Amino acid sequence: MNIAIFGYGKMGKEIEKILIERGHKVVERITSKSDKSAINTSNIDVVIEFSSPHAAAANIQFCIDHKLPIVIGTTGWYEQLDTLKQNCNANQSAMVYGTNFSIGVNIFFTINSALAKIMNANLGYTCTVKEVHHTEKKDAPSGTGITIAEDIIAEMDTYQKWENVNKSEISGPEVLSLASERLPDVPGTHIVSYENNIDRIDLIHTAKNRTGFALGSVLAAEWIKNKQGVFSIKEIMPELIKEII
Ligand SMILES: NC(=O)C1=CN([C@@H]2O[C@H](COP(=O)(O)OP(=O)(O)OC[C@H]3O[C@@H](n4cnc5c(N)ncnc54)[C@H](OP(=O)(O)O)[C@@H]3O)[C@@H](O)[C@H]2O)C=CC1
Ligand SMILES: O=C(O)C1=N[C@H](C(=O)O)C[C@H](O)C1
Repeated sequence: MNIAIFGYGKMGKEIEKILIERGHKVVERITSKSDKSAINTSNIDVVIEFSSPHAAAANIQFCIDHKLPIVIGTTGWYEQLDTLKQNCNANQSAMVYGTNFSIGVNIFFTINSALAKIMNANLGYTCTVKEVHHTEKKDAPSGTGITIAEDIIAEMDTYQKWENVNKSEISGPEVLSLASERLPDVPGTHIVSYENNIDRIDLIHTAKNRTGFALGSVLAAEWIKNKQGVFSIKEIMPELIKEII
């Protein structure tokens, strides 16, 4: 396939390596300095978008307008998701979006929801979520941290919303604490903890590098070619996993 990479930074370069390994061709490498009006859209099968929270929505709309299927890994733009979903469907275009494309994290999402369901039985545990990332990350909390928190809230009656503890103290027992830490060179670590007076259970995912995120996005690009509609990585992951086993 001919792939355009929108956002040629840490992730864009990692994605390029996987694309080449899997026999694809990179036909565009777009950064903040690129002129999108100069792109030859007829030469592109799929766009993979890992840019910046402030840039993603305009890039997604550009792809919708040109009917270019797009895989969106960028985080921090989700307040515009509903509008862009509507625009995508109205123009009969295609998109896959997700806060985390790694297979390991998507397994973690499943376990997180299952554990939260068990913990909903009022066992006296307090839940907290923490994410740790590299110091260049622009958004906090991480998109993955938000997905984890929302999935816990969906299962547990105790929690009604999450709050980023770095910005304010937790305001009540109905609030799930979501902490963020920034340390040099950390690709992405997510920790869910349940604690009471007797013990503590930790569920931890540690990314050792960015390969998992990149591979998942390339598998999604292969999947979305010639499709139409709006898909989340969570819903298509079971199909993607079949492609690599
Ligand atoms: N869903 C997932 O699995 C994952 C998501 N991410 C997310 O992906 C995003 C990118 O991460 P990362 O690669 O580490 O970030 P980097 O800062 O390393 O790279 C960002 C790239 O985007 C470019 N960019 C900025 N503005 C635009 C624009 N308007 N159009 C196109 N490109 C633009 C930058 O260009 P320039 O250098 O000129 O500024 C740079 O090349 C983040 O939101 C991150 O959270 C990261 C890992 C996994
Ligand atoms: O910015 C990153 O690096 C990452 N961003 C994503 C997020 O915000 O969850 C995914 C991954 O953890 C790396």
